[in-house]
Amino acid sequence: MTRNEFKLGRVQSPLDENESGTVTVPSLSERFGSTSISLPSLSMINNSYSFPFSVFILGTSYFFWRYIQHKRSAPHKLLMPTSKQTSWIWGNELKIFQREASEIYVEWAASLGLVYRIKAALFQSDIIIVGDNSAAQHIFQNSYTYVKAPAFLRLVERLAGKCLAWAEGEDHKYQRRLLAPAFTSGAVEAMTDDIFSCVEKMSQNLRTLTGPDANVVDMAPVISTCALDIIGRVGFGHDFESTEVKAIRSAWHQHVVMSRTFAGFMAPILISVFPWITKLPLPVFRDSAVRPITYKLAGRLLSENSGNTNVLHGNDILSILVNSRSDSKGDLEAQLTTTELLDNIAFFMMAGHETTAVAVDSLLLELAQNPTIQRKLRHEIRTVASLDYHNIVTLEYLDAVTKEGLRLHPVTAATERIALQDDVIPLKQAILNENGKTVSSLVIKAGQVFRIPWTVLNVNEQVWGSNASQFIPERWIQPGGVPSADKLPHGPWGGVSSFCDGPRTCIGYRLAVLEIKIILAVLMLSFEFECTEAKIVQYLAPTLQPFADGKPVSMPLKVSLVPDL
Ligand code: HEM
Repeated sequence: MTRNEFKLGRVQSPLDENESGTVTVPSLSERFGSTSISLPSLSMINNSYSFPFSVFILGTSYFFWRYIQHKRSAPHKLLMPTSKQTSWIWGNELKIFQREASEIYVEWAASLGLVYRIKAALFQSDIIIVGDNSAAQHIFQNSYTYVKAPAFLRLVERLAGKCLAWAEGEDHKYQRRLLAPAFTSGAVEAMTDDIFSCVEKMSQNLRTLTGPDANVVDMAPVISTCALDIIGRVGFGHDFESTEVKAIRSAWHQHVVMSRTFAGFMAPILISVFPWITKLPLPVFRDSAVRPITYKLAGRLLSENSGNTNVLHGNDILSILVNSRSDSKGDLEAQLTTTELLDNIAFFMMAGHETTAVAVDSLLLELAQNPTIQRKLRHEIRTVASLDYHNIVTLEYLDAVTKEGLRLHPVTAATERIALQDDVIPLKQAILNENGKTVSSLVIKAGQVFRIPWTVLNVNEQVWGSNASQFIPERWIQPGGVPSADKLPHGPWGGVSSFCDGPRTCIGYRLAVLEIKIILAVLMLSFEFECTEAKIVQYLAPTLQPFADGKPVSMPLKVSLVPDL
């Protein structure tokens, strides 16, 4: 199947756009061959019944039908959380939402095994939670058979539109091939000077906020602004103005706050069950507050640069996207549409900075909580005469700290996939099911939804040892500190699962790792970080965001200048 066939609508991503521009969601049976109900359109409902009555009838029939489905399907009789942890209507989803970061997945894995099932909200079929290395690898390596689940795709679409992270099949392959040159080792190495200059700017600003005596500084906006500067510079050749930074940060703040409300919890679930609900005039069902801001900025970047062949000669994201039009030699079907261009620019603007910023936040907190590790890291960085690309990538302890941070703090909690066909999934470790039988592989049906929580893969005690949940960078250096690569989660970097795996591996992982290392190195040279009294926890919103004493996107730390050598 060609990308053109995708674009012509013969096979599309699970959310299709029809000719009039409205979004229709094919039922699972249409897309995936499993049984599903088809919902009448809103206009049909209005013709036949009054609106509230038809919603009631539809809702009741739907719930009844799902209830019967649920009773029939119990994949493999896998173990599931106790009824105390399971709500009749919200399944186990509410518990997951209410708890910190991904800790509940880890707790359940400890009592139920590395593969278990949870009850989905609103009587949808059970979801299989996968924390087994071989099973996760199988799902990710076969990413065109295990596609992103519709509910998960809608989350991406509401935040960032129909970008690379949203595309499936040939469309995904095409966009991925197009953008890959912007993220090769060579391309990322060439970004080093720009990254250093943005980080130095942040360091200078931080000096004005502190002195030899510690001052409390909220590091979340400091790091986020720096990461935004970096993606602006290396991705789009653009220096974000302070008003643009303010607008993006404020929209993101709104998005995080909304994500933590009960309405924010319910909205994606309701949208996935009743796609037409987005037509209701309620703010909670609209696109994320981030989208209009980033889309407008993307439009400005695109119009300023389209046709500007003097500027757009590089391998940066914007050049590649804009040039893809002229490189297609006029073949309209082979080109990205304007919407795809804008969606990708907008998505890279957010994915290229928020993720890295959250990873650095978590690492700074770990270093503040572990002063000995912080001193050891500073000592290593001070041993090199100057910081450059070569030193940054060869510093052993810096590498170990970065790996350990990304192992324990994977930025997002989990990803979801749905099987397009029946399959047998291998397991690294056999598990016990409800009947006490040993299961050594999963025989699954098309339409089965899987959720893969990164943390379960990253803190499995059978792999990482009894201190798996502790921050111990030394494990990456000491002989035998981590098991051999074949026992670790499979992925592009260092045996941690946090960048996914297979054809949908994070395309920006090299940039992210380099950025994190440069930010840490520059900060460690000049500043010391200590904890404050504030209780800082991470909540899913929808990436794992720091909340300090309940305040969203906030990470106050005591910061002081360390004397020069
Ligand atoms: C520490 C920082 C980062 C982490 C932990 C991270 C993690 C991830 C993960 C887990 C995925 C897979 C999502 C899924 O399939 O559900 C992903 C995908 C992606 N990431 Fe990252 N990411 C980071 C930084 C970045 C950066 C800096 C960029 C770009 C400049 C980026 C761009 C992308 C894109 C475009 C995708 C979609 C790839 C595809 O579907 O082919 N990420 N990332």
